[in-house]
Parts: sequence; structure tokens; C-alpha cells
Amino acid sequence: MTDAVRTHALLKRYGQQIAVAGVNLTIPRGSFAGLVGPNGAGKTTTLSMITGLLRPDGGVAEIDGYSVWHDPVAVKARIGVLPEGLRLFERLSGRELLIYNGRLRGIPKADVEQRAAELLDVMDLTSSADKLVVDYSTGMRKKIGLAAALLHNPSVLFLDEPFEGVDPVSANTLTEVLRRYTASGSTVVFSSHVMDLVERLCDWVSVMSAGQIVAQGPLADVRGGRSLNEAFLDLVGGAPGAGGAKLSWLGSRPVPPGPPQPGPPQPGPAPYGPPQFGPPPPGRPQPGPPHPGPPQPHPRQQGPAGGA
Ligand SMILES: Nc1ncnc2c1ncn2[C@@H]1O[C@H](COP(=O)(O)OP(=O)(O)OP(=O)(O)O)[C@@H](O)[C@H]1O
Repeated sequence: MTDAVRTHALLKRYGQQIAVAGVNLTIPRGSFAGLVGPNGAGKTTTLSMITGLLRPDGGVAEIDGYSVWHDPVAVKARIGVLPEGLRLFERLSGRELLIYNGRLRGIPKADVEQRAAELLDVMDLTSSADKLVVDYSTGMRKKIGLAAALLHNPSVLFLDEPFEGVDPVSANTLTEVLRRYTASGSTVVFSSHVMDLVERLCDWVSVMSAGQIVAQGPLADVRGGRSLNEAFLDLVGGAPGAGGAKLSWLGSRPVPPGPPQPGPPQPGPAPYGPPQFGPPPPGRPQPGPPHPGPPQPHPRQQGPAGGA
């Protein structure tokens, strides 16, 4: 059976920098696949090339056996995409957005309306269906974006950081929708930094580092008896504790001596008082300088206070 996604030697350069350095990605059909990697590993660039949003400098990408760059119409009919930095038609309501997307996909009006209503219901957006998308919260935007990506029932769904900025309740809704989707034989590919989430959801994992795939396969094989987080740190070279080794100054500030203590009041003009213009007129009772009282010990010179 053909894989849902297959790339060979996929390459992307930005000037001198090689962002994606010959990626061979394989994702079997029906997988719930996680694409993980540290910041800047090349995940978004790879997903953008596979979904036809960015032209590769080399290599091939295929969806269900169709070449992304030679057969774009066949590919676009088969994929749904929730990209990073999702841009939506802000001045449409959620319902209008779904109907517009469905009509662009050539789905008959009655079917689109029915699917849109069902998706709004499943995403818990029915009460906001007629609100403008510009007024949606981050989580609502993710949900309407996912609904739009699912509307034409694609066979492969690509999601870039779908759970970012989404509250646990909405994340649970998204998870249920995606599980139902893969249970019917469709494929989800999503990128994430959250290893717990990938471990919980995915049955297939591809690990990217510095523009290359450094491990890929069934979750259990990639984990190799460790947690996915440990496996990830081993694979991408993140030594535990390395992040603090060079920051010896951080948090090591000496205990400040505390605010200066006012000494006994001194006779004479108050330092910030009104300016004094010579002696006051005679005959008027003058307040004497306040009695300084016995000298007070400085708090720090008092007896032991139970600590340094
Ligand atoms: N348009 C661009 N112009 C120049 N460099 C870019 C561009 N897009 C990405 N890059 C570089 O390519 C590399 C890979 O970036 P990419 O966004 O694909 O990584 P990522 O794995 O998705 O990172 P993150 O997890 O932080 O989102 C990075 O070094 C990035 O700076």
C-alpha cells in the first residue's frame, strides 16, 4: 500500500543556510503521526514544501503517491492544512468561512451547509457561528481553522502546532475529532514541541534535527523503552542540565543590605522642606528640635535572627 506521505531528498536553502537538508520522510496511511524537533529544526519548512506552500530546491514530495509539485490539483484535493500563523477571512463569520471554503472546494451547497453545521457543533462553536472570525479567540481560531481543513474530508491532514494557545477543554475536543478521523483510515501529520502530547496521541513519530530526519518509525521503536522526551533529548543532543551550565551568575545576586535606616532626626532644616529664608520673626513660639532620644541599635546589629 502507498504511504500517505513520502519525501525523498527534500531540500530547502535560505541563502547560505540549508533549512531542510535532504529529508526522507515516510508516513504510513492511517497514522496519527507526530513531527517533532527543536526550534529551527526545519519542521515548518518541511510541512510547507509537502503541502505545496513552498517550492523545494530539490527532492520530491508525494501524497498518496501523487507528486506535490507535478500534480498539485490531485494533491490539494486530498489534503487539509492548518498552517502555522493561520490566516483566515477575518470579516466572515465562522459559518460563512466554512461555507465559502466548501464552495471553493466544489462541494454542493446543501452538503456544505450540513457539514458546516455538524463541524460547528462538534467544535463547540455553534453559539459563535455568526460572530466574525476577527472576534474569535486563539483557541476558537484553531478550531474553525481545523473545521475548514476537514470540511472536504481530506485523506491527509497537516497541522502545524495545532494545540498551541488552545485550552485543555478545546484541546480535548480537537483530539477527539482527530482520533475519530484517523480511526476511519485517514492520516494526521502534526508538528509539536510537546512530547507528552505526541506520546499520548501518536502511533508514528518522525524526529527532525538540523534539517534532517534523525529517527522515524512506530512510537514504541523511536522511544526504545524510554519516555519520548528522553529519546528526543538523546536524539537531538540536549544534555540534561546543559541549559544552566553557563549561567553561573543567574540568580546568584548577593543579599542586598536593605534600605538605609533613618538615623535620629537632626536639628536644622529638613532636607526636602520648604526653603528657609533667615531666622523666623521674633516673638513667635518656636518648636525646638525634636528630642533625639536614646540611640537606636541598627536592626542588623540586633541579636541573632535565626538566619544568615
Ligand atoms: N523565510 C525564511 N527566510 C530565512 N530563513 C528561514 C525562513 N524560514 C525559515 N528559515 C530558517 O530555516 C530554519 C528552519 O526553520 P523552521 O521554521 O522550518 O523550523 P521549525 O522546526 O519549524 O522551528 P520551530 O519549532 O521554532 O517553529 C531556521 O533556521 C529558520 O531561521
